[in-house]
Amino acid sequence: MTVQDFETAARTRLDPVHADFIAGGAGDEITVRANEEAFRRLRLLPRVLRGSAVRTQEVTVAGSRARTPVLLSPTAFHKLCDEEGELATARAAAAAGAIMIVSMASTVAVEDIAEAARGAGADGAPAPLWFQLYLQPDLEFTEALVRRATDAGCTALVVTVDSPVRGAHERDLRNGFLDLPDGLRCAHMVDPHEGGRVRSIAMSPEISWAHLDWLRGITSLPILLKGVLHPEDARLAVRHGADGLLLSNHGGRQLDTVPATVELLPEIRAAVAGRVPVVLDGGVRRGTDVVKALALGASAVGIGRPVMWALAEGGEKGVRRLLELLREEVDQALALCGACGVQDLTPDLVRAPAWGPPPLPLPGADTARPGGVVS
Ligand SMILES: Cc1cc2nc3c(=O)[nH]c(=O)nc-3n(C[C@H](O)[C@H](O)[C@H](O)COP(=O)(O)O)c2cc1C
Ligand SMILES: CCCCC(=O)C(=O)O
Repeated sequence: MTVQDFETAARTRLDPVHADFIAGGAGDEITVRANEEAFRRLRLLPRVLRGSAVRTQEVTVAGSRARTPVLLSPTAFHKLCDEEGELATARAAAAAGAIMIVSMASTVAVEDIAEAARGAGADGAPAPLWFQLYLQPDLEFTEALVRRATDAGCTALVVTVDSPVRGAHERDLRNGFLDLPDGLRCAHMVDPHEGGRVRSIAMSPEISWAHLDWLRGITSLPILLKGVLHPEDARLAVRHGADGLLLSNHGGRQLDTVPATVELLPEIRAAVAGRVPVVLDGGVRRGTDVVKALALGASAVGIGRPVMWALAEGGEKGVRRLLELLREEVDQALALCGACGVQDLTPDLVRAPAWGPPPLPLPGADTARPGGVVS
C-alpha cells in the first residue's frame, strides 16, 4: 500500500547486513532522519475549483523527457537485492517512463542496462538513462567510461561531488560489510587492459572544479552535479557550465548533520536563478513529498532506498509497483491541489516552518527570504 511497506517486506528477504547497508547513513544518521522529517513538517495549501480533470505528470529535465517527475537516483549494487540486479530495475523504470540514473557502482554494465531499458520502454519510446560518475584521478579511465555511457545511449551525466572521501557508515563497520559478496562486482571497474582486474572506485579529495572543466571539454552531454549543498557552490556550478543540479545529501550517507535537502531547495533555487534545473533527492516517500518539492521549484525528484527495497521485495515487479504507487499518489495530490500538472505547482501551495538561511548573510547570497511562508 505504501512506499514504506516495501522496506518492511524487503527486510524479511534480505541479509540483515545488506539491509543495514541500504538503510544506513553516516555517523549518527541525523541527516538520514532529517530528510524525511523535513517533508513531514511542510504543509500543503491547496487551491479549489480549478478544473483539474485532465492531469499529466510529464516533465523534461536537462533535455530528457519523462512520463513522471520521479526518477531513480543512482544506487550501487542492485544484485544485492535481486539476481537480475540493474536489469530488473531498468525494465521497471522504462515501463514507467521514468529516468533511471545508472550508478557507476552498478553490478551490471551500462550497455546491458541500456538494452534492457530499450526492450521495456512503453510506446516504443526509449526511456531516458543517465549515468552517474565519480570522477577518477585516472582521467584516461574516466574518459573511457564517459564514452561507454555515451555510446550506450545515456542522455546525461550526473557527477557526484559530495564524496572526496567515503562517508563513515558505522553500521557497515560494525557488521564488517566492507566488500561485495563473492560473485558480485562493479561492472564498470573491470579493466580489460589488466586481465580483468577489478579496480576500486576512488573517492578522491584531489578532485576540483578544474576536473569539471576538463569533463565539460570532453563531452557534449548535459552534466548535472550531484551533492552541491552550499548556494555559493550552486552559483559556481552554473559558472563552470553545469546543466543542472541534483540537490542531494547522498541520503545522509556522506557528511552527517547537513540539512535536509528540501530545506535547502529555496536557497539553491534562488542561487541558480532559473538558469539550470534543480532535481532533489532525499527522503521522498509520498506523493505529497513529490508535490511539495515540485512546488518549491524542483524540476523532478529522485528516490534511492525505496528502489532497493522494492527490488528486494519483488524484483522487476516490485519496482514497477513502487513506481505505479507513487504515480497514483502524485496524481491524487495534484487533483487535491487543483493542479493539472507540474506547471501548476507553485511555492504558495507550501507552508514551511521558519528554516531560512544562516543568521549572518552569505557574501553575495540572496537573503531576501524571511522565515515563515515560502514565496
Ligand atoms: C544503497 C545506496 C547506494 C547508493 N549508491 C550511490 C552511488 O553509487 N552513487 C551516488 O551518487 N549515490 C548513491 N547513493 C545515494 C542516492 O543516489 C541518493 O542520493 C539517496 O539514496 C537519496 O535518498 P533516499 O534514499 O532517502 O531516497 C546511494 C544510496 C543508497 C541508499
Ligand atoms: C563505491 C560505492 C558507492 C556507493 C555509495 O555511494 C553509497 O553507498 O552511498
